[in-house]
Amino acid sequence: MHTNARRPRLTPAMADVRRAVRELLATELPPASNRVPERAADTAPDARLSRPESPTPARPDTPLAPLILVGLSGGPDSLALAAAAAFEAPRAGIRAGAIVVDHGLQVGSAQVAAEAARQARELGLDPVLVERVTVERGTAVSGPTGGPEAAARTARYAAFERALATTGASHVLLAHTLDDQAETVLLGLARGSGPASLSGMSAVNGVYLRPLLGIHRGVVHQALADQRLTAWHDPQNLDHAYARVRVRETVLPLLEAELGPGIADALARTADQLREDSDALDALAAEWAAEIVDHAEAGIAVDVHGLASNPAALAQRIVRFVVAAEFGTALSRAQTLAVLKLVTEWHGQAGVDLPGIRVARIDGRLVFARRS
Ligand SMILES: Nc1ncnc2c1ncn2[C@@H]1O[C@H](COP(=O)(O)OP(=O)(O)OP(=O)(O)O)[C@@H](O)[C@H]1O
Repeated sequence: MHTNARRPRLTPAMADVRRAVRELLATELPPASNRVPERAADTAPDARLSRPESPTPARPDTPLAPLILVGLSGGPDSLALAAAAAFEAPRAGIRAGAIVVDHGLQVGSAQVAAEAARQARELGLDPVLVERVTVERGTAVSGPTGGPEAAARTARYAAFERALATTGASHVLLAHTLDDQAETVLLGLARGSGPASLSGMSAVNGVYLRPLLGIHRGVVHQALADQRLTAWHDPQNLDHAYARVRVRETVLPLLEAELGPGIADALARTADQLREDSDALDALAAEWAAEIVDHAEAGIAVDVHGLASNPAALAQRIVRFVVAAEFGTALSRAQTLAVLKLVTEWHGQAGVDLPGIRVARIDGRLVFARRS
């Protein structure tokens, strides 16, 4: 909350946060392409045709100025992001609003959401949406990917999608920081996850933008304090029942103390490198899949020799890619390896059953068919 009507002086932390927002907006919504919001253009093809030829940047207050929404929980990271977006977006010819999701899981959540929305409006964000969602209850805390955390996340992202559709906004900005990235990588390592998970989050993922991914949480919090803004502090962020909280509060500080400072940066760097490698391998797998996959009755067929001629890492990706594309199913490593045994250890064995899918080797092809 502003406790002082005067504009706060720019501090180094505020400058860092604003620069990060400015740079990502410049890359993702450059002035030449930001006349018509992507989604508005999608739903109204005529808008593209009638777009004026003039290169004059859209004024942020004209209906044609693109719109972005900040995903605002009311917590310190997203409040700092909201403040930076409110400052930078109009200067880039972009309108900035906010979406506050009330998960309804904690006593007083409606007041937290209302206060976050009030702060967003005071910062100049418009429109500001508050959406109450229903989160499936009754699941025990079971780690970073399961339980109520995952259910809340699913409901939150569905609310983001609805907010994009109703407002015509092109993107949602999320306030994940470098420390969130480091925690994600460490949790992935502890689970024995593959490179996709260890690659962490990317700054640009479809309609989701994470401008603060290269900035330390401490800097983000300093920027907030410098602007005399007061955020809500989620008590769950201190609840050691959550693996992420234990990583944040105990594991990372211990690693820093024992191995020296810079662990969070190192983990984030590892994620960046893995993402580059993974993206390249994924692209290769998709190219290969286009070469060796045919449509078969009730599914698809993959040429066995085509698979066998690839190194294991690529063959596994091809199988995962094909199954995800055709059936929308994400295979685990164990399932992928079981399928590939039909290639690497073939002795005429029976096929493999995957969730809803039967895989059998027939005449030199792996045939993936939907199970009834
Ligand atoms: N209830 C919510 N409504 C809108 N956006 C949200 C909500 N919860 C999370 N987000 C968005 O997703 C990001 C990541 O969520 P997460 O719960 O991991 O954040 P956090 O580390 O607690 O951040 P914050 O300090 O902003 O709450 C947030 O920074 C915010 O941009």
